[in-house]
Amino acid sequence: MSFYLKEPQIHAQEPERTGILVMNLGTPEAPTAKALRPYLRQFLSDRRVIEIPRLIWWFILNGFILTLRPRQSAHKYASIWDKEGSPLMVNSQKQARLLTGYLHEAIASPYAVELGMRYGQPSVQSAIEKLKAQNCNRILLFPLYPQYAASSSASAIDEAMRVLMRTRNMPEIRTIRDYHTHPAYIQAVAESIRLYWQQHGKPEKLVMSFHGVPRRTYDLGDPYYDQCQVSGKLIAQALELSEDQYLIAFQSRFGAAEWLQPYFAPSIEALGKQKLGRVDVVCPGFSSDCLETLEEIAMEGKTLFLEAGGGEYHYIPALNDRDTWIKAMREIALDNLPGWVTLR
Ligand SMILES: C=CC1=C(C)c2cc3[nH]c(cc4nc(cc5[nH]c(cc1n2)c(C)c5CCC(=O)O)C(CCC(=O)O)=C4C)c(C)c3C=C
Ligand SMILES: [Fe+2]
Ligand SMILES: [Fe+2]
Repeated sequence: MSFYLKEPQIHAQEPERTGILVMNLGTPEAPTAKALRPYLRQFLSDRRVIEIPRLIWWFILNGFILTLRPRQSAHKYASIWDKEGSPLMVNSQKQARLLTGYLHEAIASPYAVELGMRYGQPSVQSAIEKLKAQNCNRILLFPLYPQYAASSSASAIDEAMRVLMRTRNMPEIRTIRDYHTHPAYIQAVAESIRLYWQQHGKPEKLVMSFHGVPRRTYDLGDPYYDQCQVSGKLIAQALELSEDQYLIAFQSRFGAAEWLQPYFAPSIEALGKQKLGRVDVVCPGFSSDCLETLEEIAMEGKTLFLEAGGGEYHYIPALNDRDTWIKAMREIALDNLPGWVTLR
């Protein structure tokens, strides 16, 4: 096998294009243990995700995790799987397709948008190959994580770089690190909450739940925690909420080590025990609904709150294919495209 990936044959008349590679985490092919195993193997073999020494982790991963977790997680995935497939995949595909159309209103020069998933399919490699086949000699890497974390954003960028390392005719590259304070992102989240409240009334408390990461990564310099706090405050300000009207929490703890606190589950239980009449939960760190929002927050969170004695529990959906969010994606992309595209 050659070290280099095969270069596409480009027709001489093909115009040079700017490529936008939209990236997300990825999801299993099916809600089954069989499909979960390779997905989890790839995910949990990523050094950006698991920082335990390789040899020790190999035994834990192969001895315990890949024998037990695929079945447990498959059961959870089955509870959120859509007719069209995994919500994360369905939403990410819609976002990439809509962004292609929305960019057309702003960009006059040739461009192309592709979706690449960090784990599973469509892979980042296949997306870069599709962009190169469309004669993209410049590519903007756009991970759909508003807040930067080494385990999400940097890992996605790594994967693209690994592909480019094996590319003979390498395109120019730009990367989006984060957009946690971008006004269009903050406004898109705030608007989705505001519109939800116009239709369903307001809660006593709004919980903003972000995906967690190990606490140690914060101590070692990962800016993720601080970025989540800043985004949360900006969203609260946009909604004119006072400090006692909202709470920032971290979900999806994995393993025995300490993760970022406060943890979502005990926080929501505590609100239930306080007999709160209504709590609404939103997940501003997820640009698309997925297992973590639809199962852990919308389902498990509701059970915890109600069983603890709470009143109503509402989950406010992620941005998904909302018009304001796709426009925000366009703004974020355009902020990073000067000199590469001609505007209309
Ligand atoms: C902000 C985005 C995310 C960060 C940061 C992140 C870190 C992180 N995740 C795990 C372990 C798992 N996460 C799983 C699912 C999952 N994670 C994210 C996003 C971030 N993860 C999303 C969007 C999803 C849902 C995917 C879907 O298909 O819907 C899973 C798989 C499911 C399960 O078995 O629980 C694991 C495992 C770690 C260890 C980590 C940081 C160190
Ligand atoms: Fe995760
Ligand atoms: Fe989870």
